[in-house]
Amino acid sequence: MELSAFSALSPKRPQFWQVAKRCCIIAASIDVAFFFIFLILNSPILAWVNLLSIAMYLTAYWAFGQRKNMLAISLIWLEVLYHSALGTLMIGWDSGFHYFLLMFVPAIFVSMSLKPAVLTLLGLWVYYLSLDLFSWYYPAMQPINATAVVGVHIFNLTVVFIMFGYLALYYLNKVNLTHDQLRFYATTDPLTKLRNRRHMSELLKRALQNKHAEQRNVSVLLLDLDHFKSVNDTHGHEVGDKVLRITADILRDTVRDHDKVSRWGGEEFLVFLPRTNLNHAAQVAERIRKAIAKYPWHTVINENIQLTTSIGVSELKPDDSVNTLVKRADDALYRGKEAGRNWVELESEASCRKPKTASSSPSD
Ligand SMILES: Nc1nc2c(ncn2[C@@H]2O[C@H](COP(=O)(O)OP(=O)(O)OP(=O)(O)O)[C@@H](O)[C@H]2O)c(=O)[nH]1
Repeated sequence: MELSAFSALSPKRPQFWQVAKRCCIIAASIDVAFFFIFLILNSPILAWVNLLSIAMYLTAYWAFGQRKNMLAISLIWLEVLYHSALGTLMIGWDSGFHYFLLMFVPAIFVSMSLKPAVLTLLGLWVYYLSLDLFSWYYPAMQPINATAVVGVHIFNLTVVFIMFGYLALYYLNKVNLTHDQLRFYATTDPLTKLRNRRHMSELLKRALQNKHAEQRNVSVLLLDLDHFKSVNDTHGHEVGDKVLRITADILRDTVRDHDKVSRWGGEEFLVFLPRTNLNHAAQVAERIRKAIAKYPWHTVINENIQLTTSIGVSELKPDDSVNTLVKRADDALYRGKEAGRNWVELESEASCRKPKTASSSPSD
């Protein structure tokens, strides 16, 4: 029954196959140990059977290397099924050989889709129970002395514990990795690799809840590239995307490590500056404005043009929400655009920073 379920083995989950491949080497090494143990215990059938097991594991290892996963996994199943049965029937239930069957329980669900996995689990349960019941009614066929049984039992139990620990660690790593990947996709803008708007909103919300502690003097900058539409229209979307990526790099390089940069929308970026008052935030904004104006955009756009940005700046006030804080930066940005672009505008209308004039150089 177990073997029929292999057709449902998932072709994905390559890490699972890597772990299974590694398990082949571990299992083959254990069987080498068993070979000598049973020779010493004067149980030749069980000793020589291990040579077959070693051959099966090495073949399975080779098959994994050849991407013949079906063959490899069939060999592993076959080995564990016959070895656990043989060990149990020859020297009894107390030998603990049946514990190896339990290792399939989590592996079944990792390697198969749900329905075949449930059926396989049922088959495994029937097999396990049959061995158990058989041992109740029939004596061991080739018993070894009681001390040796205890030794074999402890050895088997220890190996199964180690293998379970190893597999549990693998499953844990896999869950953590998947969690990290999901988190990355949920919080990151795919184009610029900056935080996305949702993530930045959450960061701001948390900072605002914490504003009475060390998060006083929180400021934000809202940036919008000037006339970005014309870049897209004239040079194409790909060039536009490249401009956005470079802008993201400039922002990352211009702010401090603990400042947080996000892509807020199309060509809009929001920078969150903790422990920064309005005046210092204006200085950061000015640094960014200059860095963007100075960038050699002709190397990207193949034309002697300079891109600029307008920036609105606001500082957290008591009773502010994320919306009101960003809204004031947005209003300031709008006034900056109205004032002629390439401009830093503070939330207080009087505080214009850098008007663009016809004669101003890009570095101004
Ligand atoms: N290449 C590219 N363009 C984008 C992306 N998101 C938004 N845009 C474009 O950004 C442009 C924004 O244009 P507008 O809102 O008119 O603003 P603008 O041309 O920058 O003008 P001002 O902001 O007034 O200076 C539009 O053409 C959008 O298609 C993106 O991910 N990639």
